[in-house]
Amino acid sequence: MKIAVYGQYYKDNTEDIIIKVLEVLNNHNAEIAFETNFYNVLIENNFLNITYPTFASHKELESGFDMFISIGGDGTMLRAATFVRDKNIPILGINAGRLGFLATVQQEDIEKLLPLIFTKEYKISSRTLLSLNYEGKDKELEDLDYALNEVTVSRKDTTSMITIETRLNGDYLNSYWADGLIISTPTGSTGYSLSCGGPILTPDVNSLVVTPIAPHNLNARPLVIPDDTDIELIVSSREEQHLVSLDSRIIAIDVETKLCIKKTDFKIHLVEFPQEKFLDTLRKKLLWGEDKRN
Ligand SMILES: NC(=O)c1ccc[n+]([C@@H]2O[C@H](COP(=O)([O-])OP(=O)(O)OC[C@H]3O[C@@H](n4cnc5c(N)ncnc54)[C@H](O)[C@@H]3O)[C@@H](O)[C@H]2O)c1
Ligand SMILES: Nc1ncnc2c1ncn2[C@@H]1O[C@H](COP(=O)(O)OP(=O)(O)OP(=O)(O)O)[C@@H](O)[C@H]1O
Repeated sequence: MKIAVYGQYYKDNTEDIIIKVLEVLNNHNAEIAFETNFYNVLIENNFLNITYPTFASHKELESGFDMFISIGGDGTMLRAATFVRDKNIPILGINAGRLGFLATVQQEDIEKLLPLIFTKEYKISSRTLLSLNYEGKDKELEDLDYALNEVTVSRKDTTSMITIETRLNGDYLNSYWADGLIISTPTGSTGYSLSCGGPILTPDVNSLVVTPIAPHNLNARPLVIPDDTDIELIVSSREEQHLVSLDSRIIAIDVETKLCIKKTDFKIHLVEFPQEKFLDTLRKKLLWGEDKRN
């Protein structure tokens, strides 16, 4: 089995995690390659005593890998998706962070769960992605291309609100007067959108959520739409530019630019172990059932 290993940070507990991961992978004679920056930090910390092949970008990650292991929090998983893109390589998230909605394997479970990838005792949870297009889009922005959680427009360099003219499949929906607007996938529905009052969608639902950020029109509400909808946004503002983000990545764009958002024709495949299903994660992270009154 060919396995890619990725992490963004080197912290106190990284060594412990890597030891456990490498032990399982080596016991199963896996072929291992590391993401270049992560590899360099491991080398600097005298952690690896043999050399491994590396990959520096999505272009260098061949589709021949059987699994992509992400070591970190949900932010690292979002970044992992930008390496994998349309290559159909399943992503397994080991949670070194706090929340762990996407990175679901806890450190203490590595030895128990990781061997299951070699016996194929896991399920794949396929996740919808969003793409953003607009006239004049720079080739350099390729890395921003796909969002696993959400595409967000928001105000820049001003406290005054922006107006977001929104069309669905060409039909006018609304002009939101707000701090911003979130177009969320089911995966992203437990992220920023949830904090702005959006509903939670289970990952397999074929829908998107349009969630305004602090709208001044109090009757503007989150809206669930089919995920094959072509969404068009045009922002107007007192400033010349506004922000657009795809997951953790952000850029400034001129106001009045027509932004086209739609789902991609490929999905990201997350590894899901029977012990760590979405509903279990949801219950645990949102502390459902912890209220002793019920
Ligand atoms: N007010 C908010 O809730 C808010 C604001 C900005 C961004 N975000 C979220 O943060 C994401 C970027 O993550 P980051 O690590 O770069 O930023 P970050 O370091 O600010 O972390 C954001 C938090 O969101 C959580 N998160 C990310 N994706 C999630 C998901 N699908 N379900 C549940 N929780 C999730 C992370 O675990 C983390 O605790 C964005 O895609 C957005 O969903 C949330
Ligand atoms: N490779 C790693 N080794 C050890 N700790 C890590 C590693 N990657 C991330 N962490 C820990 O997890 C924290 C969060 O990581 P990351 O930015 O990936 O996630 P996040 O989006 O903040 O999500 P979460 O809320 O789930 O932690 C880091 O600040 C760090 O403490």
